[in-house]
Amino acid sequence: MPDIDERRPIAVTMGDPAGVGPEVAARAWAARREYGLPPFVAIGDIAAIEAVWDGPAVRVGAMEEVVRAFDTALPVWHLEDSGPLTPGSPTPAGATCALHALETGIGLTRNGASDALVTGSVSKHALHGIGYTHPGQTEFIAERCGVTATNAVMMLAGPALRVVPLTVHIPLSEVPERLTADLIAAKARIVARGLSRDFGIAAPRLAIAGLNPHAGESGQLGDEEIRIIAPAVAQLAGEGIAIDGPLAADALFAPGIRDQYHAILCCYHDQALAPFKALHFHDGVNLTLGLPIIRTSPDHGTAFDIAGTGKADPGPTIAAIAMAAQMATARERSSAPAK
Ligand SMILES: NC(=O)C1=CN([C@@H]2O[C@H](COP(=O)(O)OP(=O)(O)OC[C@H]3O[C@@H](n4cnc5c(N)ncnc54)[C@H](O)[C@@H]3O)[C@@H](O)[C@H]2O)C=CC1
Ligand SMILES: NCC(=O)COP(=O)(O)O
Repeated sequence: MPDIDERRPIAVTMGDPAGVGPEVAARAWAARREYGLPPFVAIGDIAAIEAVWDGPAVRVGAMEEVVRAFDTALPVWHLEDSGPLTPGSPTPAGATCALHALETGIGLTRNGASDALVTGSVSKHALHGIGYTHPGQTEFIAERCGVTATNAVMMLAGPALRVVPLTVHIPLSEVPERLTADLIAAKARIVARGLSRDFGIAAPRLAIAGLNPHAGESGQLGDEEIRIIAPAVAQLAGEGIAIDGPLAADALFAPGIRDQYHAILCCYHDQALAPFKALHFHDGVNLTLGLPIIRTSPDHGTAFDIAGTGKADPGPTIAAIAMAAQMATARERSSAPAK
């Protein structure tokens, strides 16, 4: 097993240059020793860092330079000028730079120059304004990796809870029709495998929340639990995957219940992310299972309202970099031939 010095640096995209991405990347570097972070490189416009941070930053063009520079300065893989920059005010040039950073980070990680990809927060609205058609970064990364959007599974992970939204960036009104037994089974298999491969959990235990209040109250408050979720659970149990449910979502996140599971599958975005952020707003990580590469991200958005004010907490970015490194080690261990 290579030690940390032999590892390849982690590729950290800055996200939208007008958001908090540049400053939380810089402040994660400043905290590198305190948190034992491995070498990483910030990808984007170096001017976006210089606009909000007065620490040392150095341009690099190769991963060997990242390793050499990391101890004394934040290595920056500088891309194009993202135009006149006002923190908090996104522009099309900034969105273009964020997309270029994402492409660059994916490329560096896919070709093995980097051990893992950590993506900074982008404005989906600003990206859509320049013609981006994917719902989020997850689907874009999946496409670049040759994985279908269904097979790229979003997980939010923190010390006390892991959740998986089975449907993600869609209107709530579309959830019942998009939630199928096949979708649940496909994603649950990827989650079980991901927990083993990337988190070193030998026998993962999953739970799935019901869609309706009281998990449908035996069909009186909705029948998706009976028609869709229970058959998927039976199928998965038959395959040897340990999964309980559908369970009433209101109690599932309580201490003593949530702790029984390595991950909780949720029917829609806010069913998963609202309890998660209540617990892990300052150390939550968004990651993608089912990819050939490791990808994590701080679990917050661009926070334009506080960009450039120094208020942004780098905790989620620090956690995302640390988790990416741990996942790289676990994946390597799981793929090493048995001795
Ligand atoms: N991973 C990603 O790329 C994500 C991107 N987004 C995008 O971000 C944009 C803004 O979304 P919002 O819903 O407003 O969520 P947001 O996370 O940007 O902001 C919500 C609230 O949390 C605060 N906040 C966020 N990050 C913080 C940090 N590190 N430290 C302290 N406070 C922080 C903000 O100031 C704001 O009050 C949208 O375009 C959305 O699509 C949202 C979530 C994730
Ligand atoms: N709410 C989570 C989120 O928006 C992250 O999406 P993605 O850009 O990582 O796909």
